Amino acid sequence: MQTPTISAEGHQLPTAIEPRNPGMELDLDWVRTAQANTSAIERRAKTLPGRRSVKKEYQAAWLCKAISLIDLTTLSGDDSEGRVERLCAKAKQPVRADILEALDMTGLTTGAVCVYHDMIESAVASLKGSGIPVAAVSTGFPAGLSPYHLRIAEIGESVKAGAEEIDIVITRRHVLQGNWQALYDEMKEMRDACGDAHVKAILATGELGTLRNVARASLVCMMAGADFIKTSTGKESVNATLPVSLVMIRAIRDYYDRTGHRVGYKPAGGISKAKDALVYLSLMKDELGDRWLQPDLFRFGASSLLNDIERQLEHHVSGHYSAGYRHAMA
Ligand SMILES: O=C[C@H](O)COP(=O)(O)O
Repeated sequence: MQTPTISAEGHQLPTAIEPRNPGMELDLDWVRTAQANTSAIERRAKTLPGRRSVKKEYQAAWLCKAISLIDLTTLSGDDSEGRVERLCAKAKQPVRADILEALDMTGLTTGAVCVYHDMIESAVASLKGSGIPVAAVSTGFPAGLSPYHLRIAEIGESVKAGAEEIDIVITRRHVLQGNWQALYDEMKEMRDACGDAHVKAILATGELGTLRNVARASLVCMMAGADFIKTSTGKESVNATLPVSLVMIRAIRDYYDRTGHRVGYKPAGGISKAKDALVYLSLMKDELGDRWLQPDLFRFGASSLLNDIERQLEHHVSGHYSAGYRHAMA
């Protein structure tokens, strides 16, 4: 891969802010005819990790790019204000200052911080003035099985508390029963409840049974106005995978081709290695192009990925810092 476009200001300087996805009427014919050729997708997914290597002199730049795209997450039952404050400090300065200086990356931040509703106020206070948005998981995360009116009310409460992005969970049952109208109506109401906040639809793909269901659920959520589609809560037994990602990314491409609206993608759950992050970035570049490598259209949902990236950058700066890097960033 060549050098990514990234500024010293991380996510804050770049570029376009994608308009909200207005959605469209539910097109049942399109949904019902959506396909996912499982064996072809699995074959292609297997080749991805080995297919594209990032040249050594560009690796640090790509890893910094990955940092700027992380929704730095804590979603634990024992979350506390103190833990969230530490997480936010990490989001504001994701890597040791001397490493950022050596890489000319002072000012780099993560894309967002992602927390439970109860932790929004702490996160908003800790991030004040940083420009880093708070994303909240709402709607009875992770199962999404609390009373419907409470799930809708939770979105309103999260927005009121200061969340600029809301990660909702869909009702898996609607997908498993092929009740696309119910899924569409739910997604649309949740999107409306978000007001100006951007909405990410968590499909919980590990619980949807088939890749075809993943393709169909992706389309329905986009038709109902999801600004992002996200793989997983991180709590399913299978979370983000490359086959699922291929299906969702291609659904995003189809939706863009048909409507002209760009929807973002967020793989989440179990992405903890820097080299895996690079595979996801090259997949996005291959399938959707550079525009989808900006924080308004791509995020990693991850709690521990940053630790591994930081380790790789330390290694890079201490032993493998290459003049080619500065050249690449010029
Ligand atoms: O949305 C984010 C996920 O819950 C994070 O999952 P992880 O802890 O496996 O990185």
